[in-house]
Amino acid sequence: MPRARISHQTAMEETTMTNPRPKTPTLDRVACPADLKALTDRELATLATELRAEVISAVSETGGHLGSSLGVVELTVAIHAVFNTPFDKLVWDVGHQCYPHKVLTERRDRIRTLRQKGGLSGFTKRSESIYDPFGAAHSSTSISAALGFATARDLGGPTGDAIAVIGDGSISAGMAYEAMNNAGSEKRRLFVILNDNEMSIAPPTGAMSTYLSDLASSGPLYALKELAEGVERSLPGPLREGAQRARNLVTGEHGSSATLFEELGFDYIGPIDGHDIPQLLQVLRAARAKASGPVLIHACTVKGKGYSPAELSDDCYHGVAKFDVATGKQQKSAPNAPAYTKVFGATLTAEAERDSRICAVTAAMPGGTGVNIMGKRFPGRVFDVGIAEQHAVTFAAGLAAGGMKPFCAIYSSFLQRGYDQVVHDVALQKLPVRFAIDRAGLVGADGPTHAGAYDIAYLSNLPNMTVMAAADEAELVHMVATAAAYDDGPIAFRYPRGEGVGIEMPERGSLLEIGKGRIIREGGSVAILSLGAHLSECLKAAEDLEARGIGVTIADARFAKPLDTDLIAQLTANHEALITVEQGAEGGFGAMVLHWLARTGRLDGTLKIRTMTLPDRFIDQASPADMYHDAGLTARHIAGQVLHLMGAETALLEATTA
Ligand SMILES: Cc1ncc(C[n+]2csc(CCOP(=O)(O)OP(=O)(O)O)c2C)c(N)n1
Ligand SMILES: CC(=O)[C@@H](O)[C@H](O)COP(=O)(O)O
Ligand SMILES: [Mg+2]
Repeated sequence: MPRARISHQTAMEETTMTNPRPKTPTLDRVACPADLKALTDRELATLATELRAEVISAVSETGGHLGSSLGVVELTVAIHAVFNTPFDKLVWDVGHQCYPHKVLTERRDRIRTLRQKGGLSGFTKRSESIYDPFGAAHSSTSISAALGFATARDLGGPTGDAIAVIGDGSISAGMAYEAMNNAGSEKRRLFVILNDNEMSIAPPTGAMSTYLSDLASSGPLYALKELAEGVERSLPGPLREGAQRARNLVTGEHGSSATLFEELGFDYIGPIDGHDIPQLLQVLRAARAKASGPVLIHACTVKGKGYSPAELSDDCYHGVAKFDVATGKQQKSAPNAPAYTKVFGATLTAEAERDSRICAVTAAMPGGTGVNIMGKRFPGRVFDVGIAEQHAVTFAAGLAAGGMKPFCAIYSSFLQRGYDQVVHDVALQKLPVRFAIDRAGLVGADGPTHAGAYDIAYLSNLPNMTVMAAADEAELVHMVATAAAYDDGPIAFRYPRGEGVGIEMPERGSLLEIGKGRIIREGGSVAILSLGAHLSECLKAAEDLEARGIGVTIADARFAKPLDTDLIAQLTANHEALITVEQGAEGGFGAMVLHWLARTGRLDGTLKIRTMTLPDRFIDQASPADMYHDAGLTARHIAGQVLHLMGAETALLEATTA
């Protein structure tokens, strides 16, 4: 839990917990940000209180990223009140904190559809609103994008000021520094608001986090140069004195040096209280009036602000299920089977008991990836490097080169950011880094930004790489054991978000033979070759077909690379048709199989073959089941494909896939 820098819950805030939908007269007067210009500063403060209640109420019905959104309520009101959006471009980093922004930007009527099928995205999205000038969901892109807008403006583009709002967790990533480095030398007018709540998803790690904490506790207000003097003059007496004292400190009168941000070429203003509307308005107005180059405003906030169950919980309600507003109790259904993440975490810990060379690396997701389980037992061998996937991969490569057995545990979609490192630092040097790829396939409410769609393709095409996909949670146990034992180069294993299938679990993982799959059931003239967790859908399809008198052979490939070419040869020799199925995009496992068949002359026109993959388009958020239906990748679609290949009547096909 973060240190509480700012006063906690007030009585007024307390009422929002027991009265989820209070009368909101001020909020009712705001259809779009332009309406904020008609409100007094006092009314803006009232608006913030109402907005907070509205967000709590909405998220209690939808679930979502509540803590981050509650932390930026006042910032959202103040930014929209001072700047001129959508002409000015407001870029939220990650975008998971944008719910108050959505309420104020013409989406209040749909706010209770957040993250639902057909509803509002849980992130900023250009296609959703003119007030979302830049989409996000992966972190640390906001300063680069905002600098792009500022530069476009200076080159005559139809755009005003650019404002990036970035969290203390997200500013740990390399991209943010690349952007500040560039912005500092470009010297263009640009606003970066650092929303420092001393929390990432987990407590933040790293030297930068410590630096920000020190900065935050260095004085009531710490401001610089002509810009800061302008701000300072507009502040009330006590704050002005604080600012003066702080400025004397940093300008050297008392021997202190400039902040890192100033060294990078920014004017630094802060720390300010990110929940104090009058202070925020004064600082933003002064900055807007005076800035000529890049400015960083350091706002201290509390994650989960104003809702005590959030403020008091360990994760500050980073991501919540639907919940009861009065108690904060979340509606979480009892699991039917162990979650893949927990199975990975527990198996890795067991392997680490046996082998002291095993270590784990996470990029700010210890709980999400399950390495926190090992962290409790072996804290010295688990490394949270912050939101820094590129570094995580190369750090793991260094660990491997140094004789350790690193498991680099990263969600499929976030590993995209470390791709060059996977190629250049790991695969090319044949270093035995074990990639534990969670959230493979479609993930549900987070939508297309978090879909683990591409890893099979982007890993299988790399020389030296071995790629496995777990069909169920027991297979995952075997794959962790196999990866732990494998030392002949990099190896990856992927598994989906959520619960396993409820299969009996082995006491201990067995070593899988590299590049060998398995036959699950045999029969008929069609073979389905499944890679990964869609095996259960393939089995459902087979049962459906069997009920219609059609037998199907089902095989689990286990490996996308190396391919089990004996198995594929056997399936093609003994069946009229072959269908591959995977929870991944085109260009993955199916393409690998096709390449091999073509290379070995097996695509001679006699074999009927289809590859079932995610389609070549992004799938909007819904439940995973609905997303797979949208993707044409359910048991019914698989059965339909079999019937199609067997020349079934169109009517039967339609009935099957409807
Ligand atoms: C590249 C990338 N890695 C990991 C994540 C997962 N993630 C989402 S939010 C978050 C923490 C962000 O912390 P901060 O920026 O401080 O925002 P806060 O939630 O505290 O408001 C993380 C690690 C991500 N979205 N993108
Ligand atoms: C915003 C973000 O990137 C994370 O908070 C993500 O939503 C976590 O997803 P899981 O719930 O799958 O861990
Ligand atoms: Mg934070």
